[in-house]
Amino acid sequence: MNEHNVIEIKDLSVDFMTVRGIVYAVQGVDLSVKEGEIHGVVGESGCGKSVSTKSIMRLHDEKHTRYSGQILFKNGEGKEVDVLSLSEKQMQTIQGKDIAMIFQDPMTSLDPIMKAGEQIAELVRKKLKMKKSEAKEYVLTLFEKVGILPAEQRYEQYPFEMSGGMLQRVMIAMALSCKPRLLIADEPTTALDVTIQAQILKLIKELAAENNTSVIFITHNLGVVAEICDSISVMYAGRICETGSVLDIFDNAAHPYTRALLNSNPKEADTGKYMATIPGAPPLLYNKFTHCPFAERCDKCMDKCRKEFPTLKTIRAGHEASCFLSDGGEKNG
Ligand SMILES: Nc1ncnc2c1ncn2[C@@H]1O[C@H](COP(=O)(O)OP(=O)(O)OP(=O)(O)O)[C@@H](O)[C@H]1O
Ligand code: NI
Repeated sequence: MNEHNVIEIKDLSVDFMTVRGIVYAVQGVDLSVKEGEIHGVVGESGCGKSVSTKSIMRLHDEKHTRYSGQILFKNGEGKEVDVLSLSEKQMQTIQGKDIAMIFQDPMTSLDPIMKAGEQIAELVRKKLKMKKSEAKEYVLTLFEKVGILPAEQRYEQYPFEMSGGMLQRVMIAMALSCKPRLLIADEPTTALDVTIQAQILKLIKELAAENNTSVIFITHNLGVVAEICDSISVMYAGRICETGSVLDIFDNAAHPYTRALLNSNPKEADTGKYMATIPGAPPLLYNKFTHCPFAERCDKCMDKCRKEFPTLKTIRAGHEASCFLSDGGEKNG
């Protein structure tokens, strides 16, 4: 594992056994994130953004899920582990402490019948072994830091007594309470209005920088990506089709899918609108692809694209794309 990386996902595949057959939701994803970096994951609905990132926390029902590949993670002690080979118990020590996650709907993480402040206090008592009074003090400080004010009064509130933006702050406070090495944020601001969205994004960025926490930020909104991310992976049909710095992607996109996304996405940083204007739809994932999965929708499609699978190729250091059009660069890995 590269010494600067917090996580290295290698050739990850995730299959779901369903009544309709096997869904190959993730089909060989490679993704690494450096310490302190904010990495955006974009792509249309159903491309595998959530399935691949939830796998990092092993959140899928393992009775019906088959993983392959590796998810190497540098834990709090700086020790390298493969998340996929950890026992359930070992996994629990990482979840919420070394790796935390925030979702679009705060109620996925919060208990509706417990005071918000107490939920975080309970978490830090368990994970950071704090005493009761110490935990409350700590949560109040956190509340002040993330703008849950007045902290003392908010501490006593139940989730239903708070607004959406406030709940999102509670979730951020909870996720960052144990100073995780990695924060996974899956569309955390889509449900909020634009002004609040901007505040929450700024908050995530500041707190991540302060704790040197790496972030994987999943979104439909390229405006958001440009605003807060350092680097980006574009997903299509269960794979990453292009990855690079924000500049690589916004100014030198190599994959026709990335270019289509950029063209389809409204320029205003507001939106929350879905990238639905590329003609056609992403394929269902009942098969593994043996040719380019984007071929059917691609305006640059060649004969080869319908017959062979394009692997990710390096275009220049840190910028890779899986398209025969950008062949000629050196082969990656
Ligand atoms: N538990 C499951 N069982 C079967 N198929 C699933 C399951 N979860 C997700 N899928 C399928 O896996 C594919 C990838 O889904 P995923 O949720 O990762 O998409 P996404 O990129 O996060 O989309 P969105 O932007 O809508 O959140 C989809 O085809 C989805 O239907
Ligand atoms: Ni998703």
